[in-house]
Amino acid sequence: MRLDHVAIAVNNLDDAVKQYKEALGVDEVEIENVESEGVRVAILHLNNSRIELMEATKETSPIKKFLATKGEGLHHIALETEGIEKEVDRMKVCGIQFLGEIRPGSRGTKIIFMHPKSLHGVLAELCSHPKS
Ligand SMILES: C[C@@H](C(=O)O)C(=O)SCCNC(=O)CCNC(=O)[C@H](O)C(C)(C)COP(=O)(O)OP(=O)(O)OC[C@H]1O[C@@H](n2cnc3c(N)ncnc32)[C@H](O)[C@@H]1OP(=O)(O)O
Repeated sequence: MRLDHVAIAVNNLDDAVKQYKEALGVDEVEIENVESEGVRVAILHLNNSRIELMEATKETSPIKKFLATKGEGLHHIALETEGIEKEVDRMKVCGIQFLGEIRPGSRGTKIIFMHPKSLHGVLAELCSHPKS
């Protein structure tokens, strides 16, 4: 398992991308709409890692509720594994509570979330990248 990305909830994606690009000196940014999660995501590529900025695209988006209750800031960390199905089964035995099922995320990944109560107050995503 490795740390894949950290995700930050923002009110206005375009403003946040501009500020992050300038501040971090990042050139490469991909924008993607992940309809199923109700988010528009900007992926900033760093050496061996990524930052994802996310804005809500609909009222039912988890990001909408997060921004309304907590405001902008760190939303989740994402851990990458090659075999997501096996890892979910293993972690369930350790008592980790998963939220929903494995589903498509950004950039062709498979994703699933773990409840923050399972990881001492941190929302975490488990993800697998498509094999290239
Ligand atoms: C595109 C994709 C990708 O990377 O490829 C994405 O990122 S999609 C990113 C968007 N999708 C998701 O976030 C999907 C997974 N998220 C969810 O299912 C939900 O947002 C939950 C994490 C269950 C939270 O939902 P909700 O706030 O309605 O539940 P709740 O009111 O029962 O809250 C449960 C407790 O978790 C806390 N809580 C809520 N969101 C949190 C967060 N991001 N980090 C840490 N704690 C958090 C609440 O304050 C509350 O604590 P207290 O009980 O102490 O008050």
